[in-house]
Order: sequence, then C-alpha cells, then structure tokens
Amino acid sequence: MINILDKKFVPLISREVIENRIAAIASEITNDYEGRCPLFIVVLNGAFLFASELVKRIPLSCEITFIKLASYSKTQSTGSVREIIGLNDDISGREIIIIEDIVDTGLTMAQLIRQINDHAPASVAIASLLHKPEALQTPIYIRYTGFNIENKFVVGYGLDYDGIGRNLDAIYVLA
Ligand SMILES: O=P(O)(O)OC[C@H]1O[C@H](OP(=O)(O)OP(=O)(O)O)[C@H](O)[C@@H]1O
Ligand code: HPA
Repeated sequence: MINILDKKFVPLISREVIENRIAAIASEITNDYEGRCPLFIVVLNGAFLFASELVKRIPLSCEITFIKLASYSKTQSTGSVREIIGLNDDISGREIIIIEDIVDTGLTMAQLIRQINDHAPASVAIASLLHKPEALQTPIYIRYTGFNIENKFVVGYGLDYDGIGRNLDAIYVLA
C-alpha cells in the first residue's frame, strides 16, 4: 500500500510485467513497420516513460515528436481536451504511431486522431500502455495495447494523481 496526497493505492501491475509487455509490443511494431520510417507522436505528460521504454527497443529508422494535451483534473476527466503544446511537424504522407499512457474515456485520442487526419497521414496507429474498455465514451481502435484494466483510477509509470506518482516504476490502483 502507498499513500499519494489524500489517497491510498495498492499494486496492480509490477515493473517486470510492464517491461516484458513493452518488449513484446516493441517486437510487434518492429515487424509491422519493417522497411518503413514511422513517426512516433508521444502524448505528454503521461506517456513519457512508456515511450522511452518502447522506442529504445525498436531498431527501426524512425522519428519521434511530442504533443502535450490535458483533460484530467485529479481523478476525473473534465470532458474537454486542451492542447498545451501543439504539433509542428509535417505529418502528411507519414506513417504515424501515437504513443499514449492510457485510453480512458477516449476523448483525448478521438480529438488527436481527428487533428492528425486533417493533415493526410499515410496511416495512424495507437500504442497505449493501458486501456479501460468500460470507460470508453467513443469508439477508438487501439492497435497495440499493453493491458486492459478495470474502470478504476491508477497511478505510476507516467500516470499521476494531481501531478504526483509519475515516477513510480509500477502501476498502482486506488484502494
Ligand atoms: O481517454 P481520456 O479520458 O481522454 O484520458 C486519457 C488522457 O488522460 C491523461 O492525460 P491528462 O489529461 O491527465 O494529462 P497528463 O498526460 O499530463 O497527465 C492521459 O495521459 C491521457 O492523455
Ligand atoms: O486512471 C487514470 N490515472 C491517471 N491519469 C489518468 N488519465 C486518464 N485516466 C487516468
């Protein structure tokens, strides 16, 4: 059991299990994109740790860029997605792989996919470490999913509670 601010969390997914799953996803992406040069778009802040563990295991020629979106306040989605840092890269004709820490309501991904599709990419795929299928409010196809989890608030491995907990090397769930 750990305490973060006013809440208690218990372990859900260990570091070893997370890293083995990330290695498996990296192999899949490496096979699927052989001979191509994908552009990874990392959604900050939460995806920084998953992205760094993933891309270092993908020995392809590729590019990596970042966008910063925010929709969560404490443990709830606000329902509106704010763009804090936008996308400056030319993505037309590119093979895009979005790297996300979690698809929860799906509102962040739905907005980002719409934005990317406006710029005529060759393809768009999503890699998300976590997914809460029961929380989804809009259909989202996730090509590479780390773990499907219950509809409960989680922290660690990039995910925060009110800014705290991103540096935890495992995933914890609200007790
Ligand atoms: O599917 P959704 O309900 O839209 O939730 C998913 C989004 O929420 C979190 O971001 P947050 O707004 O907490 O910003 P952060 O990445 O900086 O923590 C997470 O990193 C995803 O981007
Ligand atoms: O369960 C969650 N935890 C932390 N951040 C999040 N952003 C969406 N869902 C979550």
